[in-house]
Amino acid sequence: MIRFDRVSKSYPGGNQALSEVSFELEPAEFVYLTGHSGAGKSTLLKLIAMLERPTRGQVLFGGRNLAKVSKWGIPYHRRKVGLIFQDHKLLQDRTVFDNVALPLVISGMGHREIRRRVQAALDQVDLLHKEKALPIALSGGEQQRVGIARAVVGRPPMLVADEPTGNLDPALSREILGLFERFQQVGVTVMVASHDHRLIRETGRRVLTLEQGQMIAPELHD
Ligand SMILES: Nc1ncnc2c1ncn2[C@@H]1O[C@H](COP(=O)(O)OP(=O)(O)OP(=O)(O)O)[C@@H](O)[C@H]1O
Repeated sequence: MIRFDRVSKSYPGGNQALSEVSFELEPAEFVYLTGHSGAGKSTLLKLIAMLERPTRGQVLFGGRNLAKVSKWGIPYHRRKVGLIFQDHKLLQDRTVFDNVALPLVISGMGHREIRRRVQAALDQVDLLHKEKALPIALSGGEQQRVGIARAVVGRPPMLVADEPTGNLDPALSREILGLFERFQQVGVTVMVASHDHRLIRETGRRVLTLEQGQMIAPELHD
């Protein structure tokens, strides 16, 4: 599904965020990405979503070399990657329904299909009863679930989450991770960046670890 082949990323100003990173993810695999602050986790996720491009090396997505995707192709690529952030990035003056509908509205989908898909996505995160609420009226965990509904509403083959449980207590964090597992079970490839070693260890899933921009071999850490 995803292959990184000796990928490096330097930012203007000389910050080397990733150095020669290689790994592969199978379709419908669930993997955690961990590492210290500044290790390059967000940068790696941004390369998958084409929010940044590599300085060297190749990223393959579903067999396609992303270096060959032109500027105009980027919005089409982004529809294949559902993005979830720690701070939800919800529009505060729009209802839950409108927030989730936004990616479909942008893609030009018809009203009836939008309604059907948004309600299905809200149902998947158990928030159908809150579709008319404004984000401010929701708890932190509920707001994160709206962010997840918005990420999955276009039915992308991959979900990428950057510290999705960063602001949540352990019980709510487990609930959010449980949601990701449900999407994985229906064939979605999932990558979750997290600092939360305890929670990650509990899940027993595959873990990729970055240290100062380099991928550490699994046998070198616990
Ligand atoms: N837009 C940017 N311009 C310049 N340097 C950047 C930019 N984004 C990230 N960096 C640098 O690249 C390195 C990796 O940052 P990145 O955000 O990928 O790490 P991270 O592991 O996600 O950290 P955190 O856990 O704190 O979010 C850091 O040194 C950071 O300062």
